[in-house]
Amino acid sequence: MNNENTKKIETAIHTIIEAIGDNPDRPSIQETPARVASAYAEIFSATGNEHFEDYKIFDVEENAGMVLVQDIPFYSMCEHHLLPFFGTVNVAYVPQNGKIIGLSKIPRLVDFASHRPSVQENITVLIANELQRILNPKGIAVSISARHMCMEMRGINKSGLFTYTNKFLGVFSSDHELKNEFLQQTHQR
Ligand SMILES: Nc1nc2c(ncn2[C@@H]2O[C@H](COP(=O)(O)OP(=O)(O)OP(=O)(O)O)[C@@H](O)[C@H]2O)c(=O)[nH]1
Ligand SMILES: [Zn+2]
Repeated sequence: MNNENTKKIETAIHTIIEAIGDNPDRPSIQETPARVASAYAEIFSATGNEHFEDYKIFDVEENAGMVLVQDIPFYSMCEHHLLPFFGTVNVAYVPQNGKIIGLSKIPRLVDFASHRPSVQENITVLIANELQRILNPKGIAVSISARHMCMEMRGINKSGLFTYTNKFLGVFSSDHELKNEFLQQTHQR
């Protein structure tokens, strides 16, 4: 984040602290605007980035089966309230022509999709679409389970609700056995 945008966030947070009735000059929160700007630089680091670029493609056996990375933690901010939603993501694909990406790139892809103001459905689809663009695999399955602070600490105030979203492409849509294998492995049946 450039200096100009850091300054904008600091000024905005200073104003918010005043508007909620606190004193921004109180010693223990004097640095809070700067802390929030630095936190936002991390939390929103992928905002505006259309495509995931941080990967290399490798070759494996042509008939390699499903690759599943399970329970990847993610944190995002809902675009409606700028409150956190967080949970876990499962990402699976079946390689085509032996083309794969490094395993660490899958959690990186999850961060790319979630480090922006968003909604759970869009993160789910963005992960699937970017993997499709990068690898053109035989199939992709993405599922997310998440808790939304905007439903828990305000509004309807219902704690401990989990929201589940899925996206299936290619063989995961057409092959029910494979889809069930994914759902069973990720405890979603
Ligand atoms: N589909 C979907 N909705 C979300 C997500 N995160 C937050 N929301 C919802 O976005 C909606 C925004 O609705 P509004 O009526 O404009 O906002 P609001 O008046 O603050 O709504 P309440 O939360 O019901 O008080 C709420 O129903 C939220 O629960 C998400 O990831 N996916
Ligand atoms: Zn919300």
